[in-house]
Amino acid sequence: MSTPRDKPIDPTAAVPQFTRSYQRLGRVNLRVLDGPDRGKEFHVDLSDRRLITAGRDAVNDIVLSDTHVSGNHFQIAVTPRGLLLRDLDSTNGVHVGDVRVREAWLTAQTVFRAGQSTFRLLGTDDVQIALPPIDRFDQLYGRSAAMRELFSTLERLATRGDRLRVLIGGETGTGKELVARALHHRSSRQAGLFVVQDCTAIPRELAESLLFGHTKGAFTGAVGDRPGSFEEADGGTIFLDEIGELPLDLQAKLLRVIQEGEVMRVGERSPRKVDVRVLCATHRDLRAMVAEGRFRQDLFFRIADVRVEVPSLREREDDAVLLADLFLRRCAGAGEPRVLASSARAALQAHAWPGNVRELKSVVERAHVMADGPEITADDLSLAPEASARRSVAHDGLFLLPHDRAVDEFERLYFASLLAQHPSKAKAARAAEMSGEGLRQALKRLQLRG
Ligand SMILES: Nc1ncnc2c1ncn2[C@@H]1O[C@H](COP(=O)(O)OP(=O)(O)OP(=O)(O)O)[C@@H](O)[C@H]1O
Repeated sequence: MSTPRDKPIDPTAAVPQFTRSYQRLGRVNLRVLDGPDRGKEFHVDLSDRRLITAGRDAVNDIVLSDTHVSGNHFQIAVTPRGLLLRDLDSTNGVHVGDVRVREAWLTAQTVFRAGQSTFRLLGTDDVQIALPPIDRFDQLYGRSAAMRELFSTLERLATRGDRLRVLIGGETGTGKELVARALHHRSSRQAGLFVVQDCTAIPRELAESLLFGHTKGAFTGAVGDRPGSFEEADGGTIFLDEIGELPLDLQAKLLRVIQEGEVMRVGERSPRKVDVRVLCATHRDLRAMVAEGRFRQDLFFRIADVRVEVPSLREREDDAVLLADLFLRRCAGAGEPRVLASSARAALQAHAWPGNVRELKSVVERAHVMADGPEITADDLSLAPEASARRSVAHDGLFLLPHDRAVDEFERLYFASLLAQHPSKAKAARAAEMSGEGLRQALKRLQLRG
């Protein structure tokens, strides 16, 4: 929740002054040297993606007509070390020279083949991005270039019509829901409701009624008429979290609702008009899901008028320290907040944060409770000890244990880390590609508390 203490960012925090602009990779340019698309050039803009995909399917950034190319054939990942070409389990593979490769670093000289087409990277263009001198947008805080670029995109989106459907991507815990809330609060729909529907948490049999409502007697247990999330959000915004988890039959129904602007309650014959803005989030690569037939292409285009990528905490320079200060002030309420010792700041910056801001928040909240004095040290954060304990079990002990105990020990570490990274068991199960029941059984067997 927002408090008046949220407003100013701690001026003593070791954060850089606002820079006005920064330079980053802006475009990747690729030419088709041979094959049915010979001579074509692709200039892929990187403002909302770090992964470029190529294949026959229309959802790709690079759409090819070669019939020997798979629907989703290869990707080029933009990494701090360079551009990494990766085969996406295509039928005919990716070749550099005569060698079939799973991955290869691209240079301007690399010629590679997919299907009957050959490609060369022509090079990349840098862009200079103007950054607004702000360190928050609605409830999102950050001073890093990546976050300020996001704020300026959100500012533009907020003023570009309140029907624009935005697909929000990013790792777990990066703040995708906060982005959606910010878009709602800054839109002309702010007086309407912001309704969150987590698609991982919908029980299959109730899904349709939860989203679209039901009438009395429509099924056993339907004791009265009930509106669904879409009707609740009438005049406001619905946020469909983890949209990639929606089963195909519901995807078809959702598409109809978006296209027609009307919902049909389960058990009812006539549709009701609804005026809802749809914002969606996912941590999955929906385009790959489209190519695999697990996500409808027409729905993908409907929900993604614009795509926005929330950067991981690793990509946000000193934001971990800034956010830790913010969370400590929130923990203190009206009292004097604890301060971070320099050892704690260094530990926060060195940590990889696989669970992103959510993990940071829980680390800070735990340290606030555990710390004795007014200062929080690296020890209070218990980041390094946990990591080294993990390493030492894995390296020194795990391989020496009898097989069954080693597997048990590994599972224990695996599930503990999984639960720490995800807000709910449903999400943790999805990330582990297990059923909810499978996860519950595993936790019970390992005597772990979920
Ligand atoms: N930039 C930020 N400033 C302040 N708080 C943040 C920021 N980003 C995330 N948070 C906080 O971190 C937590 C996780 O954020 P949120 O739920 O929006 O992430 P998410 O990407 O939607 O997660 P998931 O992928 O698991 O659904 C929330 O408590 C949120 O308030």
